[in-house]
Amino acid sequence: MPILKLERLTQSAFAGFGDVIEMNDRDWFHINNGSTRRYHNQSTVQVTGADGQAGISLARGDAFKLPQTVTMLERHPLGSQSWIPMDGAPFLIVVAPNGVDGLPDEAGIRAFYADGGQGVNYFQGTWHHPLMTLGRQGSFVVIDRIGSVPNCDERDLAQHYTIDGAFKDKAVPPLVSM
Ligand SMILES: NC(=O)N[C@@H](O)C(=O)O
Ligand code: NI
Repeated sequence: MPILKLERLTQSAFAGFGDVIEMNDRDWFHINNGSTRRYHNQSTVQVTGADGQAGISLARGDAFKLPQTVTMLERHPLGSQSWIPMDGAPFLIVVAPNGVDGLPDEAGIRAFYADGGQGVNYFQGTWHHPLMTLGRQGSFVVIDRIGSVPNCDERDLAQHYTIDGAFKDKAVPPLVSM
């Protein structure tokens, strides 16, 4: 089973799949008479289709441990989906580009480590793995399309992949199995 080496989550590395939502090293400006820093407009909520609207939900993810096996991906064809940790929980992200057949292009499958101070907004239609909170339970704000029509395509992958905590960048120490 091929190993999916992790990448650190950065806006540039994640480009094309979505936006990274974080405060670290991001621009901000003061609001509320200087008592608050606003990290403004880091991503946009995408909602398409007749009856959809943007909704704000909360989610509590169970703890996943390493090594983790990835066998499927999903996408939301009618809107974006944000996962923003409320309590600093790290989580694993797996994404893949669309293939010519509209299925996940497994040649481009990638795995990222969100460090607990980072959230993501998956762009509309981005193939991604459902939430995998790492090593502990985690609480998240979820912002996505709320509507009556189905908005989640799931696909089994042609092969299975293992995430064992190793990073592509050998200078980054591997995540230990939590
Ligand atoms: N369905 C749902 O709310 N969660 C998934 O879409 C996910 O990305 O975890
Ligand atoms: Ni999703």
